[in-house]
Amino acid sequence: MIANKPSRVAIIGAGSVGSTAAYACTLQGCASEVLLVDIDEKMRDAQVLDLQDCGFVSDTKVRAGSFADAGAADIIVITAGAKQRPGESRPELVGRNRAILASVLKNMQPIQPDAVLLIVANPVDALTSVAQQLSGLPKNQVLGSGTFLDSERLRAALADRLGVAQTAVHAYVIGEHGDSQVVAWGSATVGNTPLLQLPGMAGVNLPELAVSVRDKAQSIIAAKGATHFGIGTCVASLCAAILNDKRHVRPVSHYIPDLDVCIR
Ligand SMILES: NC(=O)C1=CN([C@@H]2O[C@H](COP(=O)(O)OP(=O)(O)OC[C@H]3O[C@@H](n4cnc5c(N)ncnc54)[C@H](O)[C@@H]3O)[C@@H](O)[C@H]2O)C=CC1
Ligand SMILES: CC(=O)C(=O)O
Repeated sequence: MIANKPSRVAIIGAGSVGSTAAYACTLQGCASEVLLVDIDEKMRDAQVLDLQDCGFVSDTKVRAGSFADAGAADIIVITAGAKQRPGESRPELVGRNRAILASVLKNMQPIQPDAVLLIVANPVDALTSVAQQLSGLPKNQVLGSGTFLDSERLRAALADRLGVAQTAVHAYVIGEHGDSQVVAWGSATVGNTPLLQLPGMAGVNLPELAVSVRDKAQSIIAAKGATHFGIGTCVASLCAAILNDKRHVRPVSHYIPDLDVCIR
């Protein structure tokens, strides 16, 4: 029997988002190993111990790692960084999180040449561009989580309104993971029926619905200080898709040559 090469996901930043992403990766069994890396080693080690208690339902092993270990992983997820305080916008984090990203990328060198770098820290589109400039990896190996989470929030809101499963709704939020995001209403369908032709959508205030999706993060942050379940699940889904070459189509942030920026 030939054993498959072990697959490794390294998650930099073991706070709310990083630990929830590790939890979701563990439950999905998306890799052989998940490494958690954080400058706060005491907290990182406690997260690892806590996550190891999930081992009875998963073959994915969670362990603490160094920046050098992370540089050798198949997928490196960057969640390290400041989060928004209530009322603060994502772009207001850029100075702090650019500096953290630059130091993380430097500490991980040399990053193995086939690695995929997945940026999650905010503002995610701007930081994806920074990571493309500083990581040394080809641009097509450096992605951001983009509007994946926003699109799932939209699909959930529509599914709830129409009384169908979220997976039956095909709808995307595009553009920035931020205040200028746009809902692609015209291409949205439920099954093969255009969304806007459904009787259940009659009278729905589309701009209001789009704003509620756009502002969902702020409502959650105002009440509990952070969002992490949705994005953790998006990260695990992306890692599983990449490692298993699932050919999923997801709205991630990537380099658009015509605009010379990373966006979805
Ligand atoms: N793209 C998206 O859809 C989403 C992005 N986010 C973003 O994710 C980021 C993390 O959010 P949370 O986990 O809630 O914050 P958190 O404060 O709970 O965790 C951040 C972690 O980063 C660590 N860290 C800071 N500097 C570091 C460094 N140089 N090296 C290694 N680790 C370092 C901290 O010690 C901390 O454990 C924020 O920027 C937040 O805005 C959050 C939700 C959704
Ligand atoms: C924090 C953030 O970016 C979100 O939940 O959308």
